[in-house]
Amino acid sequence: METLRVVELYSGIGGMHSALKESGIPAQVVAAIDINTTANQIYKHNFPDTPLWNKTIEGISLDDFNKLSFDMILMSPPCQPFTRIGLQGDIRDSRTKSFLYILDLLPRLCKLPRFILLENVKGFESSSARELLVKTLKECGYTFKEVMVSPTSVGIPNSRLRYFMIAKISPEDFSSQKVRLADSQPKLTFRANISPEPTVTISFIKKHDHFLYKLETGTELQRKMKQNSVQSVRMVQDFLEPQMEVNLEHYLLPPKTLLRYALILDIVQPTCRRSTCFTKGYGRYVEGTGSVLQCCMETEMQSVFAGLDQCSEEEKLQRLSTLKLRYFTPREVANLMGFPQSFSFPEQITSKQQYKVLGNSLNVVVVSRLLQLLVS
Ligand SMILES: C[S@@+](CC[C@H](N)C(=O)[O-])C[C@H]1O[C@@H](n2cnc3c(N)ncnc32)[C@H](O)[C@@H]1O
Repeated sequence: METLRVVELYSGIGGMHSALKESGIPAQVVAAIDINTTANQIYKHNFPDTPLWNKTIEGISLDDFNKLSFDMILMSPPCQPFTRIGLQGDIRDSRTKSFLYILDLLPRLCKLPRFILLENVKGFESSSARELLVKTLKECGYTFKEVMVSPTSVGIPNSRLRYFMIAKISPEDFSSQKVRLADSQPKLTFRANISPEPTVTISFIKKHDHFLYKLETGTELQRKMKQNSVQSVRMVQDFLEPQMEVNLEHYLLPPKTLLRYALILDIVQPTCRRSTCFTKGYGRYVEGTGSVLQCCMETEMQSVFAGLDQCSEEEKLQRLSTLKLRYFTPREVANLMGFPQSFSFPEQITSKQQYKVLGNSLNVVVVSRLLQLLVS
């Protein structure tokens, strides 16, 4: 197969580029485009030979795109217009402008790229932006497939359910083909339908004026236990740094966080086969930003949490501290997101920045499998 010329739009830290390398497809990224200076420093550090354009996509002319004469587009447009938590501004949100520009540009290119892969959050599948994407692809003669995939589908103990569109110009219609992975791992099937995740109802209990505690429901607990029993998913411990190398002082949860958020933390042990999605606020905010790791396994969770609300602050802290709860390090988050060991951060990038850019990125293994499927 000839070397594909690839354009990586919204390149961030290069999750797509890493996935392309991982896929083994002969390819060269001829331009990576992003406006985030921190992400761009990290991209440059990891892919020094790739032309990186620090420009807005909508500021690049049709002519400049034509000059790249590319065969593939990889892109993760900004997801805020489509997230459940956001305002769901969709195509009315100014952050969708660059994506609409790409859709407008695509039919006018001298040469249509043979392959397109797009990643976005859950919520995109029901957006007007997706409708416009489908319309444009159909008009240009692409055949395409849409899937919702989480890394657990490829054996990684991390939830990150994302929407993917893979499209190609091809005489055969691959839209009805089953999305199936075949490799050395047990055969795993993607969730090829776009169905909603089970809804979990969580109860809020206001204990003190300024403390908001959230309790886990039976449904939630059952879901976690079920996730932990899926043998095709590896254990969290396979993705951890050697414990001696982790500066505990830096990553242990501070007393204030323990006292305030103990009951809403998603705690995982090294032998778990699950962890929640790491978002850009990980390490700064606690609620819904990603799991924390229990380092001391001698302590029973039950003995810490039973009757905790009856304890004095001092006693609470004393009990909670025995679990030795810590944040996953950025390297461990990168591992759970499938980044190769060769991927690294420049020295000047702080942990906070590392969590932030990783939270915006994607699962490399998932994308590399989808690329293989797309190009095969
Ligand atoms: C969801 S992130 C993509 C992350 C990337 N796939 C990665 O692996 O890190 C979206 C990226 O789009 C960039 N971006 C947003 N609007 C842009 C625009 N108009 N032109 C160029 N880049 C833009 C942001 O700076 C951000 O890095």
